[in-house]
Amino acid sequence: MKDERDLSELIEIIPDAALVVNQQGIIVLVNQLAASMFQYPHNELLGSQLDNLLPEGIRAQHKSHVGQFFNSQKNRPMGRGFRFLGQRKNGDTFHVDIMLSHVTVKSESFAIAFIRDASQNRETEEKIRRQLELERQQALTDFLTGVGNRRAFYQELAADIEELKLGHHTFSVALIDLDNFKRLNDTLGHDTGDRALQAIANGICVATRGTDFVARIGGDEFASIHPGASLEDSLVILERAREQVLKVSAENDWELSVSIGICHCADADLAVRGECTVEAILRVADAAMYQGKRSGKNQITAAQLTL
Ligand SMILES: Nc1nc2c(ncn2[C@@H]2O[C@H](COP(=O)(O)OP(=O)(O)OP(=O)(O)O)[C@@H](O)[C@H]2O)c(=O)[nH]1
Repeated sequence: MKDERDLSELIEIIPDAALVVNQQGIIVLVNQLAASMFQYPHNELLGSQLDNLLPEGIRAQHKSHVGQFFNSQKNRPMGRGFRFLGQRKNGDTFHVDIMLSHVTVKSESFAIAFIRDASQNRETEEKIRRQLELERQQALTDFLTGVGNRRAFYQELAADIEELKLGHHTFSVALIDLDNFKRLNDTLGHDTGDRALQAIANGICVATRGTDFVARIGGDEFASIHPGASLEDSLVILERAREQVLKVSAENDWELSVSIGICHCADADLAVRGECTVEAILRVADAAMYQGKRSGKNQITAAQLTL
């Protein structure tokens, strides 16, 4: 590079918006693409402060970035350099990717910035992020009732076991199995059965606390986790759930009830020793639930996970 004129010719032929600033942050060269991107007349940008192209809130931070850049010998490649907001003449802001390189003209140091409008990238990234989040949610949701599915339940329970290991909180797990659901399906049809499952899922959610987790883990089997709850707390919550099911059933003449088996997990040592597992908890809750079925259904049976 012989002089400033060569540089000015070069930045006009490159396909990116580009500008050259001195160490005081004054724009000493700018190409037409940059002027168009920021919607300034070309001659208005020339000699003006670079700050004008940034929203006020990030100017101070940007000044320090520029200082750091001049103090280092490193260039910043596109996409791994700065990514922030640019500001057009009318005050509109937009996302930009910036690549920075050092240039020396007649022994004076300048920075040459190549700028790309990243709004489109941002929108695409945001769309992909939302889509992934939606798919993640769907993968953890029971499509019929909208509560968590079996996979979500296993994940939640594994996380609660970890919390118990750390001594953060105890919790209860309940298996909530519908009584006589087959009869309802057989007499009123599968669609009514589906509607009943939805109404019962909703009833269980109404009865539980915001911090509890509800899932459908089988055809007519629900499960709930009650973090931080004592066994007495869980009994109160699940009695509310049992009554909600009876209420919804009575309103619709479904003749349904639930048998609930609770496994209370309060022993951090068991968890640390690896004996408080998802499978062990479900075994205990399942045994308690079936004990209730055998004793006439429509009841809650509790057990502790012990050795
Ligand atoms: N409508 C509907 N029915 C389902 C679904 N999944 C499973 N089922 C039905 O749920 C019923 C479960 O039958 P059982 O396990 O014998 O349950 P139950 O009649 O409640 O028996 P007990 O638990 O002993 O009271 C079967 O009739 C299944 O076809 C579903 O998604 N929708």
